Amino acid sequence: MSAYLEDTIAAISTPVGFAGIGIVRMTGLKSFYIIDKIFKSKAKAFESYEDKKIIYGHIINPKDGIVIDEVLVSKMISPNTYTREDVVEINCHGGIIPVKNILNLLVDCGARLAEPGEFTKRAFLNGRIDLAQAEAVIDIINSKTNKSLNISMKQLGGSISRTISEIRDSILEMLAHIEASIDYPEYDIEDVSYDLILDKTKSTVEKVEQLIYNAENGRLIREGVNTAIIGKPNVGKSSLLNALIGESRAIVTEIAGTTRDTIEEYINIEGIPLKIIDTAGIRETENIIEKMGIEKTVQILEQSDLVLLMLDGSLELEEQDIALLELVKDKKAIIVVNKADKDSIVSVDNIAKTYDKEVVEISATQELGIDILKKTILDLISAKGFEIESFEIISNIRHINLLQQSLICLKSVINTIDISMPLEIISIDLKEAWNLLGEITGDTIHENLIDQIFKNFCIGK
Ligand SMILES: Nc1nc2c(c(=O)[nH]1)N(C=O)[C@@H](CNc1ccc(C(=O)N[C@@H](CCC(=O)O)C(=O)O)cc1)CN2
Ligand SMILES: Nc1nc2c(ncn2[C@@H]2O[C@H](COP(=O)(O)OP(=O)(O)OP(=O)(O)O)[C@@H](O)[C@H]2O)c(=O)[nH]1
Ligand SMILES: [Mg+2]
Repeated sequence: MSAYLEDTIAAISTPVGFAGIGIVRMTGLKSFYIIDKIFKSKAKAFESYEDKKIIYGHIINPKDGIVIDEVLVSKMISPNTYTREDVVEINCHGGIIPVKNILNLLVDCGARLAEPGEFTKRAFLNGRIDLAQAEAVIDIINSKTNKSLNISMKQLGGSISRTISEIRDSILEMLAHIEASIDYPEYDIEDVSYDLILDKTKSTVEKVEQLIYNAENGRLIREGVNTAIIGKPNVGKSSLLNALIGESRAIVTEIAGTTRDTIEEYINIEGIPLKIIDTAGIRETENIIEKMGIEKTVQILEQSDLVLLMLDGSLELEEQDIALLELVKDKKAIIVVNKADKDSIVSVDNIAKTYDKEVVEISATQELGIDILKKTILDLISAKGFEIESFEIISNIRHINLLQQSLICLKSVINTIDISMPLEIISIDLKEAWNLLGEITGDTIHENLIDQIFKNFCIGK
């Protein structure tokens, strides 16, 4: 055990503020020794209580005998605990003072303040969970919709590790095979080896590619689809934002150039979070403030996953409309023709044909066509009917990067076989892919990186 794990650590695990109860948590070798000094229950010594018992009593400052709080204390005996160490949880009164006083007392009695994520880090270092499971814990805390929570819960159960282990095992088999043919060249198994390894690598590439593909959906579900509403001034962009979120968030006027800065709102379409960004109308302009808004729109366009390009259906298309249609040509975009409550001038069919994009007619102010627009959005981001139960969804950006790097190595294996390089060369790439995938689960990872990962947790987790 590292010296680091020998410390007994403590932290407040609930939000500090106006609340019914607060929990101060402690883990480590000295947990029971420390709690015994400050906790008084009916006659019994702390040591005599059984595992997973909650005990009523008082926290008392041993220096002056002053009662600090009336509490319930949970006792959890190593190794069947969250951290695999002895754990004590003090359920005290909520608010700021009781929890802080108790934490201070624990520190006075020999505990050290826990760093962010240190409890979960211990669960990992002591082998209860792997790294991907530990990272799922933080994703659970950060989840914004039930769908993203479901993904993280599945990962907490070890789904990533099972998927990745399978892939790593098949890579390991290939490595063993190569080793054997290098060690016993007299068996002349090289030709067989090339075919076998080529087949196996190809199927591994497919699996990794599938995971990366699913991950894209995972990211959208977790972080939300960045959706920008763009269009010439006065077409009704802010009105659409309001219609989508169902309230008057953005200022709407008949004056072109009303929206000067961008406005962001989250909406939820069948569990998929959309971050909708209302932008300033785009046109050639002399007005400097407006111009800044427009530059921002172009930037936003670059960062968006989806664009809603809005046209005013009651007016002839202008040069600026055409320019915008050209601008979104290579983007995931829906053309929204607004003001359908008025006589229509713009030909929807023509636009659909010319620009090869979905075109939806709506009236933002009359709230016509909004449901069809939502359905079109879901179809386009191909997230509708996306059954997360039937896929392994890797959503963590660190994991996705590692998958992508390992994919490069695996593809290089195929390339190496194509040009008939010796087997030794192949095994270098295979080994690298195996190592990279191991970093996802924490099997092959450096200590610095582990520290980095747990720093993103909150204190007390
Ligand atoms: N009060 C409290 N609530 C909490 C937590 C906690 O630590 N304390 N958790 C913290 O995130 C979550 C629950 N997660 C937990 C996961 C594993 C174990 C645990 O003790 N596992 C042991 C024993 C299992 C058993 O008895 O069957 C083990 O796996 O060996 C505890 C909590 C959410 N709620
Ligand atoms: N008849 C009709 N008028 C609409 C509709 N949608 C918006 N309008 C009107 O069009 C005008 C401009 O609407 P906004 O939502 O402010 O337009 P915008 O695109 O955000 O404009 P800027 O922020 O100036 O770029 C307002 O007077 C709205 O009431 C619609 O569906 N039908
Ligand atoms: Mg506006």
